[in-house]
Amino acid sequence: MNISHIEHIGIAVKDLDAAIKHYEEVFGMKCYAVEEVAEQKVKTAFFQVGDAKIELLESTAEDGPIGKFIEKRGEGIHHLAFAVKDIEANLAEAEEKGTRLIDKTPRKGAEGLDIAFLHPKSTFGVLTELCEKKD
Ligand SMILES: C[C@@H](C(=O)O)C(=O)SCCNC(=O)CCNC(=O)[C@H](O)C(C)(C)COP(=O)(O)OP(=O)(O)OC[C@H]1O[C@@H](n2cnc3c(N)ncnc32)[C@H](O)[C@@H]1OP(=O)(O)O
Ligand SMILES: [Co+2]
Repeated sequence: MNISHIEHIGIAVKDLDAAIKHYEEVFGMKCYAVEEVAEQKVKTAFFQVGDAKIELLESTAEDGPIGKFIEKRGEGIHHLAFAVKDIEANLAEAEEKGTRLIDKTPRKGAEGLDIAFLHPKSTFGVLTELCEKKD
């Protein structure tokens, strides 16, 4: 695979406004974007931290991935996202090497990135997202 850096860490929260307030007023970070990604049933808020970002995620539906996660496990770190070059080739290589894919082909995520998830049961309990910024 061809991973360049951590693109973001996704954190599931119940109340996006309260979480943004904490990141801004306590952590001193600036929320530079809030975006709804309807396909994932989430509303996101982004903070830049060096090369990486924090992605806060609030569910927009009880049956969405974040809604289900919070119900079962509570708030907390939900996924780790790596930036890659040629996401399709990375997915093919991961699958060929025995990794279970959630998405066989990329979908559109926040900030216009192409994204795809690997199943946490085949990545040591960490839901892993691959992201690529295509021009
Ligand atoms: C906006 C976008 C972006 O960045 O641009 C995003 O990030 S969207 C971020 C939100 N979207 C996504 O997460 C999409 C991909 N996620 C999914 O497809 C799903 O959430 C799955 C990860 C497949 C889990 O869904 P499922 O309905 O199977 O739930 P489940 O509760 O039965 O989970 C099956 C097993 O996986 C575990 N499991 C579930 N979610 C997990 C997570 N986030 N991290 C680690 N383990 C997790 C459960 O504890 C359970 O293990 P046990 O059986 O041992 O109890
Ligand atoms: Co994400």
